[in-house]
Amino acid sequence: MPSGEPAVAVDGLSKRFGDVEAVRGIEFAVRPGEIFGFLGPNGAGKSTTINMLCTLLRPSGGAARVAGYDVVAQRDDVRRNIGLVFQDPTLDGYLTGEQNLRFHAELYGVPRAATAGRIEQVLRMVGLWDRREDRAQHYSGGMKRRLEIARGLLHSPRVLFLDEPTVGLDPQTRASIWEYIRQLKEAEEITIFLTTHYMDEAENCDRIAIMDKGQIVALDTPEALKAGVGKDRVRIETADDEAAIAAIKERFDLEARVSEGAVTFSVASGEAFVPRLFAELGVPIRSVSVSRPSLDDVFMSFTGSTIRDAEAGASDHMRMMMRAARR
Ligand SMILES: Nc1ncnc2c1ncn2[C@@H]1O[C@H](COP(=O)(O)OP(=O)(O)OP(=O)(O)O)[C@@H](O)[C@H]1O
Repeated sequence: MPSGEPAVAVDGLSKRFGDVEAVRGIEFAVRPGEIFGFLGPNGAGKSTTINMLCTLLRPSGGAARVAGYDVVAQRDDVRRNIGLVFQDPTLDGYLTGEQNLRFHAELYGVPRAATAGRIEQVLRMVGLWDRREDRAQHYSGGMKRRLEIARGLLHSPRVLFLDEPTVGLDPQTRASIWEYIRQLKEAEEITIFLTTHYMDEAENCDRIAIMDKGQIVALDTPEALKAGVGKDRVRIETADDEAAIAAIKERFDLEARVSEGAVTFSVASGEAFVPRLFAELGVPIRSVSVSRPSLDDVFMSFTGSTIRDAEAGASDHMRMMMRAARR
């Protein structure tokens, strides 16, 4: 890959399944060494995009280059230079952790002389060296995912694709997977491209593309996206919430509602607004807090949706149930 060329470059990429336009002419570029995240609800088109970039799906239109190679015309070159970690486990449960990696090393033609050393290196990186002789079927969900990440790294790819790397895992395990992803970025010269529908996880990315209904609706650093919302969230505890909501509407023309036991509303420059609130509200205030927008607020401001958040949670649950049923 010539220096200066993006690790991933996408130009007008689209994919249609019959009547469904899963991806609608998206454009973006990922810099070498970046952790780049695709954030969006289920069905937004994230997996379809990743599958096209990994050469597993042929685009209906547009073009994409990964590690400097065209995903249609130079499929084999792309495949040699990428690592993949999918949503659903693809390990062989009867093989040990180490055997799973050895099998993959042969598939990918990792030179024999280098295999043992590289296996040790990646297993140590994900904290599984001591468990290398256990069968993968006896690993916990988090250990399996870590083994899959190790496997994705084995042939020293330039770009590692992770499709929902932490879906179905408990919060503690999710946090530890992220710790490994961050360490990985320090240890290897690699670009990491991942999808997630967890807002808090997207915070870990250097940049995020927010995807909705097959399109990228926003792309920037988490900080810039949050700053772009332009409004802070103000929460007040009052002696009379109903009266406070009515007064906020009447005096300041702002829509407030009770959320988690406090009157909540959004306003530009929240800190500057608070003195006015105390002076003019006319309802006693017991406490006040001002917070900066979260990625939740960003997502809401671009997609107008909270319902699909709930759907995302429900389908998470479905996936876990299906996975449990398959075991
Ligand atoms: N092989 C397929 N055949 C038909 N429709 C498909 C196929 N794959 C995806 N779709 C549709 O394309 C749209 C985008 O799906 P995609 O899986 O890319 O979304 P996503 O954002 O990755 O969501 P998830 O996290 O649930 O996978 C959805 O409407 C989906 O139903």
